[in-house]
Amino acid sequence: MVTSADLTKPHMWFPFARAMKRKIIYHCGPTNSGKTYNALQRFMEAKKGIYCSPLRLLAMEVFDKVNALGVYCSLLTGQEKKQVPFSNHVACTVEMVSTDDLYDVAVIDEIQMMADSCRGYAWTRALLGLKADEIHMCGDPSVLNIVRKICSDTGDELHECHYGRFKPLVVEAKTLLGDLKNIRSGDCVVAFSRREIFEVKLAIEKHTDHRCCVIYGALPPETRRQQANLFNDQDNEYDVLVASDAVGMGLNLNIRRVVFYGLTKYNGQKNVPVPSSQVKQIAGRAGRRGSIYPDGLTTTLHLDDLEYLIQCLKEPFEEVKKVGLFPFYEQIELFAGQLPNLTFSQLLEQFRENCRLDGSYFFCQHDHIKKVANMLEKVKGLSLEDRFNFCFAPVNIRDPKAMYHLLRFASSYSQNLPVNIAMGMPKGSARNDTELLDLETRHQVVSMYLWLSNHFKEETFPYVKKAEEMATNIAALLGQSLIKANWKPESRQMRKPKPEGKKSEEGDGDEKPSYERPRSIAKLFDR
Ligand SMILES: Nc1ncnc2c1ncn2[C@@H]1O[C@H](COP(=O)(O)OP(=O)(O)OP(=O)(O)O)[C@@H](O)[C@H]1O
Ligand SMILES: [Mg+2]
Repeated sequence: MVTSADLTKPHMWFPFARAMKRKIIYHCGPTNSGKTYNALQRFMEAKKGIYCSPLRLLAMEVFDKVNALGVYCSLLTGQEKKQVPFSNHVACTVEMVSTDDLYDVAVIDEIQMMADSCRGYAWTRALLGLKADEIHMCGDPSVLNIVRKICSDTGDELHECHYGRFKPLVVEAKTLLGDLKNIRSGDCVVAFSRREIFEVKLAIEKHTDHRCCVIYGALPPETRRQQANLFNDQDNEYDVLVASDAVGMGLNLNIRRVVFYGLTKYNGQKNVPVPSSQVKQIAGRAGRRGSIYPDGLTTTLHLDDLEYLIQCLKEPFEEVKKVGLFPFYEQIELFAGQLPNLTFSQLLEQFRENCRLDGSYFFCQHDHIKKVANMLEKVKGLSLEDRFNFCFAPVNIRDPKAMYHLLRFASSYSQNLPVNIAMGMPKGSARNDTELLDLETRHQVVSMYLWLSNHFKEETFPYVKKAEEMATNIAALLGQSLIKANWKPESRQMRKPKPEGKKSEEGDGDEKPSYERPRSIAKLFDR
């Protein structure tokens, strides 16, 4: 009889933080209301501070901004480690938060991500475990009640600062009437698949004088920033942005109007309406205090989507009842002791089925981890801990090439051989979508190599310098390719024949397979 795995009372997993009287300040409000700005003021004033970001890109933005303001700040993400001498501040991604170091001030941005089905555990761990006298959390009101409950469990003192948008977000009722020719300078068209992003870019550049920048999940942070800067810069003809929901967080963009190309997306089984919280987050990127468009507008391409947009923006934030948890390695190890003959993937499944949780928590999804764990079963000689850690490597599990390289890295590592990159530098920028997809994969592979070198014995990954160089060069090639991109998009699986009738599993790189809208792009111009 397997004793259950106990994940109850997670606040007791951090006795040191429990011994502190922490002051928690919740900067609560909609997008573009000054939450992060105010929290960063306290971060910069502190003797020792940590800023926890939802995205590498945002960590890089804060790293640049804070250093430019004369506060020495280091950068720590899964892939990047930039140690600034004499720095007492660090900007990091939330998964990299240290719950050992002591801080005066900590900032946890986008705290509502505690409810995220896959990554929520990282925010929960940061809130429960950070050893900081003062913790500033920024986010929307959806997790306010559960944060109140958690703070009463931890005994911390909670202060709430409520914010309103600097300028109200206005819905434009006339929409684009289904015609992309009505696009205007400063517009950001939001589509939920990589294929549509390139189709929209192609169509706009073919039928109007506007040039488009693009931002989507599979692009490296440096390339997203390059595209964002190109769009923000008023002295060039790139005055329209076409983006996925990757634009929803972090980037400071001069967007006048957010135009939703559609408001449904494929959730792995079927087309579903985009959740209202996500619609709000994305629409809220329009208009930004301090930008050239302080007034935010939003609308839809098609009239029949407008009603849903208005409904989403009106809807109050849905109260989150549970936040994510995921076991530490030690908890898995303890559980493994009772089930010595299971594979790691079976162990995870057993753990999830047998674990006990308090009512305020849920067990985060781990399809990604399971898929990698299954693939690594064929690699003998990996310890349980190494297997556990390899499963968190940032790999697009639907990209066979990327998965092959991860398998190769793990095999070399398991034989104590120096892990090499074994992938050449591409010759130049992409001339078609196949080559663009290849650049995306190559960047992901070197990015994974860097991540592994930061999480495993560094001497086993001796080509970090080369990987850093390749990552920079490939990101630059991607930027050049996007400026030229005037080709029809492929889907990732086009590189291997798709079984007849199967939906292409194409995503925007963050793996949301594409969906077929009732109208094809061509029809938009059948005038
Ligand atoms: N007091 C202020 N003085 C000057 N600029 C400010 C001030 N507060 C906010 N801003 C600017 O307004 C913009 C929006 O602020 P901020 O990024 O803090 O909003 P937010 O609520 O965190 O938005 P989001 O939810 O989108 O992250 C930023 O460009 C920020 O620099
Ligand atoms: Mg913010």
